Order: sequence, then structure tokens, then C-alpha cells
Amino acid sequence: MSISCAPTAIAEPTAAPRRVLVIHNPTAGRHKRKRLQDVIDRLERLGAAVVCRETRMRGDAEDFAALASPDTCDAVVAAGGDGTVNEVLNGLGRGPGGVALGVIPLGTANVLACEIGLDPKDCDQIARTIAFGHARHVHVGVANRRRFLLMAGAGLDAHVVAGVNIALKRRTGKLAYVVESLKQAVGYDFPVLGIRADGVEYEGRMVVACKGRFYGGPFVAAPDASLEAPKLDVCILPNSGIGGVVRYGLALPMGRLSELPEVQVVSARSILITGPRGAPVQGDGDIVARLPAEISVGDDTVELICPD
Ligand SMILES: Nc1ncnc2c1ncn2[C@@H]1O[C@H](COP(=O)(O)OP(=O)(O)OP(=O)(O)O)[C@@H](O)[C@H]1O
Repeated sequence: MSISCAPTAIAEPTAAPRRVLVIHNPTAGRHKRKRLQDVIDRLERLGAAVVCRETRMRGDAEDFAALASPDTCDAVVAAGGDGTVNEVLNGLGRGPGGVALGVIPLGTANVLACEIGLDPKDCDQIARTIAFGHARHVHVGVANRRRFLLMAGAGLDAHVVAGVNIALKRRTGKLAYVVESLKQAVGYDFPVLGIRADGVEYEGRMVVACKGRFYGGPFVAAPDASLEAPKLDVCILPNSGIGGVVRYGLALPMGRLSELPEVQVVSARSILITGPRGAPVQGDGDIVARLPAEISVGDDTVELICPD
């Protein structure tokens, strides 16, 4: 197997390498199988015991992760995009506990990798992180009983996630989301959403409850959010129509979304989003719930393996 990433000189850690179950979503990202093999080869050279399972359909990653036992496995590693991480997170929640969560970022946006400072192209960093990286105690969000790690939202972005053309996404990556956003901006009617955040009422056309700072890739939407904090940073966007979409779409990559005067960011433990019954709610980039949605963060935690 050819090795595509140059090793960097880092002192060998003294702790024993982890025993890991890698769960690979072969449909995530494009042409990433070689990178996965490279990471696995490096893990084995570092002394980690690795078992790899491939998913065949949606839901497999969650079922495989739920079976992981701390007797045989220190960590379950999601090899795929944020959707695969989300499935593993939910699977671990069904399991016996005592197993950490890791990631080999092979997806389209890889928001979690941005959040924890993992470079998707640096196979050496990824392997060392999985084998020896410290585990952060992360508070997990819950949307209508479904766990999420990064964000959950309703309104246009959830409709974009629900409507994105999968074949186009496989061919063009993130561009498919831009195309779908513009398409939706024309046809979508931007209904008003009610948001009750820790008992205080707000209104918006789009709402994203952020656990992490990043959104859609390396773009900061909620600068004060923290995976380790038991709170949500709720971004409430009031504008509608193509004008609103373009305005927010330009502000986000510049890191200015939360600075726009009409955008509110409120900190809350629990929110209730109401709007058209059955409208989609996205969590970590996949549809995880429907309106009305109760989104909260409480005592539920996971050990997330991060670079040192
Ligand atoms: N073998 C499979 N066949 C079809 N779908 C799968 C399979 N395994 C997992 N899935 C589903 O694929 C979806 C997308 O996966 P994922 O998010 O990991 O990749 P991505 O969409 O390329 O990346 P990103 O989320 O970063 O955009 C998830 O909803 C997951 O449940």
C-alpha cells in the first residue's frame, strides 16, 4: 500500500496505544480509501490493535458502535464524514459506556476535524491522535432524543441538507450544497420559526443550535461555543429570500455571521423550535429530527479523542 503523507518527527509517547474499532463509511467523501489505509498502516506501526468494519447502509455505523465493549476496545473511530461520526456517537450512547470516540476525517465538510484541529490530509497526525491523543470530556447535544456533537438546526439549512443531490455531492463535494442553497432560496417560503431558549421567546427564519464553533467546514458561526461546555450557542437568523441567503452565505466564510446586526446568538441549555409540523431538523449535517424539536444539552457526555 502506497503512503501518501510524510511522517513528522514527534517523540514516541510512553502510554500504550489504544485498541480501536474503525467503522468506515465507503460512501463518504471521494476517493479516500487510500488515505484510510494509510492511517490504518500507521496505527499498526504505532502498535495499536485495529479492527476495521465497513458499513453497507445508513444505520450500520450506529449498530456496530453500539456493540463495542470496553473489554476489547478503547475507542470507536468513525472513518467518514460528520454524518458517520454522528452515527457512531449515537451507537456509543446505546452501548455499555467506557469507549472513546475518534475520527478519521474522510467526508465532504469534516466540521469536527476543523473543531478539534485535525488535518484531514495529515495521516501521521491522525494516526498518532487516535493511538495516543488525549480524550476530551465533551457534552453532547440532543435533538428529539437523537444525539449530536456539533450543531442542530431548522429552516433553510435543514432543507438544503434534506434536498442536496447526493450524486452531485459525490462528484463536486461542497459545491452541491451551494447549488442546493441557491435552488432552495428561490423555492423555499421561509416560514417563521418560534424559538423558546431557556424560557425566553425569539423568532427567526433559520436557527442553528451550535455545540461547536464551526459550521459547513472551516467557517466560524458561533465563536464562543465550546464542545466541553454544557450549553448551546443558538444562532437566530431573521432574514428570508435570496437576499438573506446571499448575505449570510457571504458573511459565514468571512467569520462575520455572528457580527451581523440582525443576527442574535443566545446561550441556552435547552430550546424548543416550533414551525411547520414535520419540517426537517439537521444534526451534524444529516436529518435527525422533525419539528417541533426540543434541543438540549445536559449531563450526557462522550470522551472525544483530540490532537495534543
Ligand atoms: N454504506 C453506506 N451506504 C449508504 N449510506 C451510508 C453508508 N454508510 C453510512 N451512510 C450514510 O451516509 C451519510 C453521509 O455520510 P457522511 O456524513 O459520513 O459523509 P459525507 O456526507 O461525505 O461527509 P460530510 O458529512 O462531511 O459532508 C450518513 O447519513 C450515513 O448514515
